Amino acid sequence: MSAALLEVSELEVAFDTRRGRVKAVDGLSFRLGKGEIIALVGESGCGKSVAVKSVLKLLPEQTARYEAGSITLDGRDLLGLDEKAMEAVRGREIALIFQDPMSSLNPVLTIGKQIGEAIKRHQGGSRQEIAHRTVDLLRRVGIPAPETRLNAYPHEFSGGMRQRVMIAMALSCGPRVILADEITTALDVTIQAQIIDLLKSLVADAGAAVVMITHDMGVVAGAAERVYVMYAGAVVETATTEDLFSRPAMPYTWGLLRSIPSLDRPVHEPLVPIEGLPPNVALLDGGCRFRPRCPYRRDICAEAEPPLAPAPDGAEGHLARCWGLDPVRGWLRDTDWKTDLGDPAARAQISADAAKIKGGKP
Ligand SMILES: Nc1ncnc2c1ncn2[C@@H]1O[C@H](COP(=O)(O)OP(=O)(O)OP(=O)(O)O)[C@@H](O)[C@H]1O
Repeated sequence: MSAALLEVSELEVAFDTRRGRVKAVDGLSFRLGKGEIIALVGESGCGKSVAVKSVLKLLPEQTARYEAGSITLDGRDLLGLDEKAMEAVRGREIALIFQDPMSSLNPVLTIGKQIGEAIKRHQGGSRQEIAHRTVDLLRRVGIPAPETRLNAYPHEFSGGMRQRVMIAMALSCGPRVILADEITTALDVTIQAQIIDLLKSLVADAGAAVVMITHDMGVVAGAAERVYVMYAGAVVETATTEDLFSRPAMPYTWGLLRSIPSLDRPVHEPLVPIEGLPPNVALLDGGCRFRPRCPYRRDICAEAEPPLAPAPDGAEGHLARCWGLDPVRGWLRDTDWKTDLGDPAARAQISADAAKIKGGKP
């Protein structure tokens, strides 16, 4: 494993809300090596965005509290930095690319002006130098005819081209880490693949490292070397992308993989979404956090939270949080996850609970 560039360790973040304290990130750990691309994957509400904003300390000061853990960049503690020092980290050392370029770009300024401003802020230079670097950046991210497109406004670009502009802005200050939050979500599949390829080649050229945040296992497969599967604020499985896709260990990951549409899936075979409620940290009760939706659950799953422990395949760095995989008591170590969908009674119960809540009844 390469030396950690960015390391998040046992991070706990909570919000003060009118309904009390809500823990959004609950013991999250991941590490990013130099030149690496990793993915944090999970459904809506699992804490991906809060994790990313925590790294840049962009959470609302009044309500967000970092309760435990650490975030280090090259060994330097970020949580201990004051706002002035954090401003120097943002953009220059760690850049963030958002899901929705339209809301991050200024609609009344040309693309060239906006990228130029970013270069000026972080690196300075004469007007001519900045213009030259702007054109060069637009060319690197694959914008055709950059000398003229520089004078266009954001609405004159397609969604994919706007996302390229965002990547150019993120690269403008030569960051060591790029946090890419759902950057392909709004794009169609062909454009998604182009953006991922672009990011990969730029990362390789610039020697930067990337944390991709996504709910899409297809994006993970195309982009990341290592995956961290998140559920209700914590990592429930981590492995290299290859190990995770070929030997997923815990039932939540099985569900995520089963729900990927695939070209070679026979047409009569239905997609298998994960039934039940989306992850909700407010409902944690000390047992396994995935238990309310797990058709493989047993009594022990309610008693205590399983530790993040070596997965049955023994692959280096493959860890999973599931009592069913316990080397002594585990009942899932040999389950064929592709065909076995768990206990039918437990599945029926999960569907019934989900339907009740969707229908707004108690
Ligand atoms: N400012 C806030 N105040 C209170 N709760 C918050 C705040 N921001 C996030 N949360 C809660 O933290 C949890 C994690 O949210 P987060 O946005 O990180 O999820 P996510 O996995 O990124 O989902 P999505 O893909 O929908 O953005 C959710 O339960 C959310 O309601």
